[in-house]
Amino acid sequence: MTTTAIFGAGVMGETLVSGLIRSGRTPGDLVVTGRSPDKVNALAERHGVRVMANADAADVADTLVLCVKPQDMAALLEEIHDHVAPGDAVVSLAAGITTEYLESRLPEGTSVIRVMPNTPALVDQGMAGISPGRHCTDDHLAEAEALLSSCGKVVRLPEKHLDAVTAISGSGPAYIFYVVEAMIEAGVVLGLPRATATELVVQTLYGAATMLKETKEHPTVLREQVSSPGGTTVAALRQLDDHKVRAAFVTAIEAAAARSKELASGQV
Ligand SMILES: NC(=O)C1=CN([C@@H]2O[C@H](COP(=O)(O)OP(=O)(O)OC[C@H]3O[C@@H](n4cnc5c(N)ncnc54)[C@H](OP(=O)(O)O)[C@@H]3O)[C@@H](O)[C@H]2O)C=CC1
Ligand SMILES: O=C(O)[C@@H]1CCC=N1
Repeated sequence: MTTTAIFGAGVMGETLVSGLIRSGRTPGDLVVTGRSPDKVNALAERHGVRVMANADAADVADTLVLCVKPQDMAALLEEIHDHVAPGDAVVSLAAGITTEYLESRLPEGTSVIRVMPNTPALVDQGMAGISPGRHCTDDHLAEAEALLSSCGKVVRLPEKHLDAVTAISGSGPAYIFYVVEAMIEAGVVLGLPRATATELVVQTLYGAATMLKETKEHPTVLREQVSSPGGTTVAALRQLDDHKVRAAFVTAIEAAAARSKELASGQV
């Protein structure tokens, strides 16, 4: 069995470790590294995986998964550069960091894969986009796909689309949680106990998401089924249109994609 090293014991690092273990990977084949010893040791204890320094982890692993913030990527690549062997696959989860950026900071010919996952991977409902670098082999791409499939869906697509993937599904859960927060707040304004408002909103979200997935109907059709002529829903939707909520979503998602593009240039 190959050894996989996860560099960065944060939200995505732990999400991936837990997903790999749930999907049957032996904890002993997984290595984690971190900057804050307390954090990485706690993660390792929770999942029964090994902790190593970055250079040692790069030495033992054949699949190196980089889960640090884009702003920390250059320093990490410098640290592992001399420990990446021919035949290793380097998988980056960092927003904005291009395969070109990775290839230019790793030994010539290194097989790299850029991935954009999202946090629902924590409950095996992740959505990830993946793109191969110039030297990536079919086997390495399939391996990266399998890695991410352990906790959700994966789509392969050209790298030119990864900033859009970042803006839609990478950041997407935050937009949904934001809407959920607003709906709960509205329930409280209308006099519902907060716990009841939360239960109503969460189940409504889950039900609507399940309908979208299972019926495969267009969202417009599903929305129209809820919207009785002269009824309550159209009264609410008219307010959303008046407040340009749809346009705000498009502008917001464009801003996320633009920010993703900036991150590779090292702009903090
Ligand atoms: N969170 C999300 O929803 C998503 C995040 N991503 C991407 O995943 C990456 C990680 O994000 P996230 O997990 O949220 O971030 P976190 O800050 O939670 O985790 C990053 C971890 O990396 C550690 N770290 C920093 N530098 C090093 C280093 N040189 N060696 C080892 N560890 C280091 C940090 O240590 P310390 O604790 O000391 O800071 C931190 O624990 C980012 O690039 C982000 O763009 C992609 C999709 C979704
Ligand atoms: O906000 C971010 O930069 C990261 C990338 C996608 C989700 N979180």
